[in-house]
Amino acid sequence: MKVSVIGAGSWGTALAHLLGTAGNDVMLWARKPEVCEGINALHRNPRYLVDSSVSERVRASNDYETVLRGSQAVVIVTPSSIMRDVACDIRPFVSEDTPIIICSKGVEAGTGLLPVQVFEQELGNASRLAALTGPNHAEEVIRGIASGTVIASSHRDTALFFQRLFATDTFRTYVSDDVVGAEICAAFKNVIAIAVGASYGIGLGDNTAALIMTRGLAEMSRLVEACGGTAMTCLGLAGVGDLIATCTSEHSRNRTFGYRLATGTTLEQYREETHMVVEGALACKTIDFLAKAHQVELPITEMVRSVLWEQADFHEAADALFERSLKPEFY
Ligand SMILES: NC(=O)C1=CN([C@@H]2O[C@H](COP(=O)(O)OP(=O)(O)OC[C@H]3O[C@@H](n4cnc5c(N)ncnc54)[C@H](O)[C@@H]3O)[C@@H](O)[C@H]2O)C=CC1
Ligand SMILES: O=C(CO)COP(=O)(O)O
Repeated sequence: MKVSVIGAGSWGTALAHLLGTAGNDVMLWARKPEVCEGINALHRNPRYLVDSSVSERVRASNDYETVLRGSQAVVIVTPSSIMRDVACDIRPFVSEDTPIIICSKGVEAGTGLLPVQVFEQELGNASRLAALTGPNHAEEVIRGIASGTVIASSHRDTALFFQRLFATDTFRTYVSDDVVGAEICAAFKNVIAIAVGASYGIGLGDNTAALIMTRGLAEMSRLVEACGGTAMTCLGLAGVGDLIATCTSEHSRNRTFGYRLATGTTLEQYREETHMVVEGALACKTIDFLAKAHQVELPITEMVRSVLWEQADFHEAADALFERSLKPEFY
């Protein structure tokens, strides 16, 4: 099958490799010419996952028409902040019924829309749209380390199509019809990972990390339900699975960024150093927006937002969480 992968950061590169090793002809869209050259000439991405070789079935180009012409499936793996631009850019080259799966994790600024909702607005035909999310660090997937993921679509045939497309003997795919739940979990866990990383950064312990992860999961499920998703999704790979991976893994940029933030590094400095997207930094604002629209209280998310975007003091913000009124665990 000819598959187009849009975005050649870590995750796009790993997914292109996965699809190539499964026997597909993969066209990878990369923004930078040196990335195209590296993939085509040396089967390596010179900017991301530089130590891993990429399947020879992956070819790269910076031209959307070349990448998308004759494509039987489109995989979107760009940062969530440019979701709408990407949808508009690919629109002229994608037919009305080509299946599209979105693997980016975030919520659109200003609208509170989830990635699949943005694509539906720009490209129509929601039945061919899906989201892929789970505990999947690119560094491990490209090395064939056993991993699992969720493919969510409102249309069962679309979910099953992508389930088969991505499944390999080391990458296990599950389907779900809860697109809203899966995409909120995906964006949310990055915010909680920043909080966990920051708590380690100011010298707190594993008890604290477990507290933040568990209460973060409670926040996540409140928002999922308020937005029309299913709370059970939060207990699956998209929710607790990805939360564990992101809050505990050495590969996690959100967790690492949280640690570095608490120890004096700014977001700009971290981005400049790594060239990597830290989705949780934006998501703490966009999720807060969504929560206010649905009148859902998210104290940890609010704390991350105020520290990151309003220069609140992290110690004071953390203390404020302990000063909240005492209440039952589930309410
Ligand atoms: N890295 C991972 O292990 C995973 C990442 N994701 C998600 O996948 C999405 C992409 O993340 P990564 O591949 O990790 O990114 P990355 O941080 O490795 O690289 C960023 C990518 O975005 C591109 N980019 C940045 N600004 C751009 C712009 N204005 N226009 C076009 N391209 C632009 C860069 O050229 C680069 O290809 C994110 O939403 C992330 O949350 C999801 C699962 C795993
Ligand atoms: O979403 C991801 C892994 O599932 C990537 O985000 P982190 O690098 O913060 O873990």
